[in-house]
Amino acid sequence: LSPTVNFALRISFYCALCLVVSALAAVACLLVNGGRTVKNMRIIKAFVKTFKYFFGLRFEVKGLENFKVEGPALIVSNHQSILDMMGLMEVLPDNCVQVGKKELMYMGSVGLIMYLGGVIFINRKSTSSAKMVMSEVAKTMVTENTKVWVYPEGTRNCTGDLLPFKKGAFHLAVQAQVPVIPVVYSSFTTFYNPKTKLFTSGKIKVEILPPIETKGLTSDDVTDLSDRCFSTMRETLFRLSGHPGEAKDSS
Ligand SMILES: CCCCCCCC/C=C\CCCCCCCC(=O)SCCNC(=O)CCNC(=O)[C@H](O)C(C)(C)COP(=O)(O)OP(=O)(O)OC[C@H]1O[C@@H](n2cnc3c(N)ncnc32)[C@H](O)[C@@H]1OP(=O)(O)O
Ligand SMILES: CCCCCCCC/C=C\CCCCCCCC(=O)OC[C@@H](O)COP(=O)(O)O
Repeated sequence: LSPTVNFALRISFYCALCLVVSALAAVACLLVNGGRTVKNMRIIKAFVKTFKYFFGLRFEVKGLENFKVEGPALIVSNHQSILDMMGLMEVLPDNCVQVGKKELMYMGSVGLIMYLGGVIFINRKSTSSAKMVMSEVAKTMVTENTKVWVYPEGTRNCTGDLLPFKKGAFHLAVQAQVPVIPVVYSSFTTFYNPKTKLFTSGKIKVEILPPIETKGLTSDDVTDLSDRCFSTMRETLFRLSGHPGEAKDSS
């Protein structure tokens, strides 16, 4: 099988699996919890955690104890691919919803299962409406004691480095006065590269870093907070991916 065909088959299988299993999971969610609620994430997680076996992926997780903070928190992580959903569900704490682009809602059963799980949809093309949605989330996450997971790069990036962070996640953490917990996944580049049609089995290292407090911070501190998270996460990314630093780029 040529690598291109192999890649296409494996990605198609992944999408088909997502569509079919979402439909099944949606039925389970509706029967058990009756509608849109973060409680459905437990069901979704149980289904998605089996996906890794189909693709020969292994996760090596460190720092899970850092999720054990009392009450709400903001989780930020790097975003490499549509495959990230597997890594997300591998470590997802209870009572945690993700922020996603609203286009995902229209992916058939996948959109439905995200809706049922309580995913917060934002319109990235309208900063003002996205900010409004996220300010609302800053209030509800405190009253409803939920954690929120945001990909601060705002889009997928599979280069082995981080894109500059968008500010929304950090405004959210400061407005809600909740700690920021960074999560870093090692680079996929050794086993997954859509440009070169590479998709083999592989191991992914995941590290949940210690929470960064935001009590007392104001909107003036958002840039600092974002920069701090960015540099910690970038260092961790290079360490987990086996790069000694930014100077050494495997591409
Ligand atoms: C059972 C089987 C199942 C199988 C199927 C699977 C189902 C699994 C179920 C569930 C898994 C769910 C998985 C979901 C995954 C989704 C992934 C994605 O979709 S990633 C894309 C969307 N995510 C984001 O975009 C990040 C969030 N983005 C932001 O936070 C941005 O900041 C945003 C959109 C709010 C604005 O973006 P800007 O592009 O305009 O850029 P900026 O520079 O950040 O903001 C402009 C100015 O506004 C200020 N600003 C931003 N937010 C503010 C705020 N809240 N308050 C005040 N100012 C704010 C900033 O400080 C900046 O101003 P100054 O340059 O600093 O002066
Ligand atoms: C009836 C309509 C049928 C539509 C068929 C669509 C088939 C696709 C099915 C499953 C694909 C698996 C989806 C897993 C969810 C992962 C979410 C995700 O990672 O979205 C990418 C988004 O964060 C970043 O957006 P961009 O990188 O800016 O883009």
